[in-house]
Amino acid sequence: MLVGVEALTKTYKTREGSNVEALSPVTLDVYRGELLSLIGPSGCGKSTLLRLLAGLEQASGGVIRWQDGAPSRGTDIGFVFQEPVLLPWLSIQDNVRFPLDVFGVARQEADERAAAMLALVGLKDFGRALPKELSGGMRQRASIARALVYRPRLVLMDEPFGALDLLTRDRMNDELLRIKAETAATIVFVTHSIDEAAYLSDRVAVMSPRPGRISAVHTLDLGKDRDEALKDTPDFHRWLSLLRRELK
Ligand SMILES: Nc1ncnc2c1ncn2[C@@H]1O[C@H](COP(=O)(O)OP(=O)(O)OP(=O)(O)O)[C@@H](O)[C@H]1O
Repeated sequence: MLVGVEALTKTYKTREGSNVEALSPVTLDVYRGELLSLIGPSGCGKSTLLRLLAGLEQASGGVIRWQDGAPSRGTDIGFVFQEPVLLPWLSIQDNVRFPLDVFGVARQEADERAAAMLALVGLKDFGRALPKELSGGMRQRASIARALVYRPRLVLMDEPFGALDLLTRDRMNDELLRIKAETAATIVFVTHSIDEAAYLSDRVAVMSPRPGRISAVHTLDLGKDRDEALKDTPDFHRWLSLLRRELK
């Protein structure tokens, strides 16, 4: 296990002063090297759970236990959002290097690590480009490279491919599987797409409507080596139907 969430709750105070219960007790373990997807209806607290794991938000109750001690928010957790967050005036290479600069990694090592990450995400030849010169999918690859450059203990992805067209999204899913295999990263992945969850995940946690709870956690027996052909198999379709039923 990498991190365990125990009876975590979150109640937001709105600006009018009323309470919104976003998470009712959530208990969930994240295992090393897995890709765990969170699926559930809109507003059930998926992003909230990610933000609590990232330390960007304080829980109202419950605990988060890290196996190897509390993480540093800056270096131990990588976050990829739906919209790529890149600094428009910096080159792609400098964007990826940015977290290393902030935390004082020596220039040459930072450059080498950024270049290696760009190669990993298939952007080797685009280090000198500006973000606006890249397509949406390429910008999202750059965001993934930046999230991974610190070799974080945990990578949190909040609908990272939700804004991409379907074809690009399929490609990015395959890229993510490859990157995961090469880096052994542990990833918690929020998606609205059941297909995406089934294709990418080692396990899928299904959340109920707000206030969110985990209603089921499934281990997907679809093997490690996944490619497009998997999507035509009866096993894959069995998982799609099961997950779809559970979301109703
Ligand atoms: N900062 C905030 N202040 C008040 N309420 C909030 C805040 N952030 C989230 N909420 C509320 O908490 C609930 C859960 O929100 P959250 O964004 O975690 O859901 P989600 O499952 O990620 O939704 P979606 O799938 O639509 O992105 C929602 O009802 C939302 O309105």
